[in-house]
Amino acid sequence: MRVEELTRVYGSPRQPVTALAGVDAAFGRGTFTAVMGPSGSGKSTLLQTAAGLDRPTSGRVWLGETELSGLSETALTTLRRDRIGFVFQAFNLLGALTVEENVLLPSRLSGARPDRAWFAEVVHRVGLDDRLRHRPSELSGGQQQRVAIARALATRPDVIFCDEPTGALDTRTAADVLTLLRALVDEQAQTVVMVTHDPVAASYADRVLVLADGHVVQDLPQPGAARIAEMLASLGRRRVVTA
Ligand SMILES: Nc1ncnc2c1ncn2[C@@H]1O[C@H](COP(=O)(O)OP(=O)(O)OP(=O)(O)O)[C@@H](O)[C@H]1O
Repeated sequence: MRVEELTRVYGSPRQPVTALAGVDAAFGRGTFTAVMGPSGSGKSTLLQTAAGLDRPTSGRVWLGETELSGLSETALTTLRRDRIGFVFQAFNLLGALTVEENVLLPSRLSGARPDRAWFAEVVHRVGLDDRLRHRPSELSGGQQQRVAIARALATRPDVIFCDEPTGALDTRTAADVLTLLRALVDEQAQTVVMVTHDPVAASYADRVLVLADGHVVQDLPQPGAARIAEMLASLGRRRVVTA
């Protein structure tokens, strides 16, 4: 997946807010990228536009050979459903459905016959084999997040976008979720792009892309949690100095 000159301007022409200001980035197959940066730097907007949930003001998004801005709404919806997975902090599970029904929902909506072997593998990987008949309200926050991850994986998407997937979780459950994402990248060559504020979470990634004011200001290969924390602190200082 790659984005070219991606720009997203919100608001009115009189009071424009530039959330992304010409971002270029590539996310190769089988890589795990953490997207970091101060609040309001454009992280969620990058995820939303790259994932085809929001249209950029200008610029292009490529998923393999397909350029998203050239697609009709219907084609974009189909591409999102079949090739892209999402995990958000609010798990967005349907309370009336069981865990199994929630995980299988995207496959059912696509009209495809669910791949039962892959479903079994996915729920096993997220450790939910014994929770399939439960409803989301009967699960812990970490378990609900794992259901959301299983749902994102059930259709075997090319890319999984995660926005603060561990923000609501305790340290141990967060570590489980991050270990799972790492394993998906290493073992299944999934591509993961994850927004996080947490240097420890980001240290699971192969690379940290840092945004500030809608621009990519750093692109660091495997920096480690200490270096990430240092870099975020210096970014904070620079913003104070330039403010
Ligand atoms: N729907 C919207 N309408 C107007 N402005 C918006 C909208 N969504 C985002 N923005 C603005 O765009 C900028 C980038 O927002 P974005 O949510 O991408 O930042 P972020 O880095 O994800 O922030 P945070 O870490 O606080 O979640 C901010 O200035 C925000 O106020």
